[in-house]
Amino acid sequence: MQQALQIKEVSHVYVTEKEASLAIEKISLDIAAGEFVSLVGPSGCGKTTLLSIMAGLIPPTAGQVTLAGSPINGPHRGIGYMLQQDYLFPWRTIWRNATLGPELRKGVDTSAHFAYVQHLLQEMGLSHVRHLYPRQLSGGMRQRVALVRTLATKPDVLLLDEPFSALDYQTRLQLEDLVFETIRSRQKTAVLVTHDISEAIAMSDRVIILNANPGTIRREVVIPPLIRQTLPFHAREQAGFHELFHTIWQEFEAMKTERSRGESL
Ligand SMILES: Nc1ncnc2c1ncn2[C@@H]1O[C@H](COP(=O)(O)OP(=O)(O)OP(=O)(O)O)[C@@H](O)[C@H]1O
Repeated sequence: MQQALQIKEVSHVYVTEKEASLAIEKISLDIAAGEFVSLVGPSGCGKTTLLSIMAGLIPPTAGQVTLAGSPINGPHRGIGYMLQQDYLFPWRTIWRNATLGPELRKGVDTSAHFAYVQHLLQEMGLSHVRHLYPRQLSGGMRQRVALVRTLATKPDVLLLDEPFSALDYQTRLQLEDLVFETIRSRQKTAVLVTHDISEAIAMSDRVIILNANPGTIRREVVIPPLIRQTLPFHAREQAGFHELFHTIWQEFEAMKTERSRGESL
């Protein structure tokens, strides 16, 4: 399978006035084109740091990330991201927020892009709100606009940093299905950071569990096709789902025990 993202021995040290702290250490991970990978782990284990390095938003202290063989040294047009907050501009209409990506890129065929955004808005059930402002929309609708804006630039890879966590449970489940289907039908590569173990299992091909202090890969759990082939909502009802949940949960419990043992030494 063709490699989309290759993470090679990536480490990151945050340096503040007071101290230097190693957030992640020598993380290596190959993600195939079209694969959906989730990163889970205790708070502070470096999930967002790793995703930010993949996005080219922060340079790694050591190691390298490549996209289809080319090093990522800054924001890259092949990579789009969607965050917990929608970061829509309140003074722009939904249409002008959704078309922001193409607008910022020079030399782009604007009419083709506008037609694509129009198509995406329709697909996400947002055509009727294109003239409204973000404050006039629900949280779920705003995240759908954020998804349209991310897809509008046609990235190969989508990095998703807890994009559903600010939403109510029902909206969250609906949006999980929508994002999953959107990514699957376009055969995009995706990396999701989440605190929600069942969300990670329901959406991914692989779940990567990270250790904390510093962040390293602890374990990788491959999701079987039976779960993989259904929408996330129904994936939760498939045989084997609860066993996988239990496996990952046990790793979290083990990390908690190891932490408290370490603290009492
Ligand atoms: N800008 C920064 N300056 C200094 N330290 C930072 C900075 N950002 C993150 N850290 C530290 O790096 C470590 C990893 O943080 P990161 O946010 O990547 O973890 P996370 O797994 O995404 O956490 P959470 O699950 O709570 O969102 C933490 O110890 C955090 O305190």
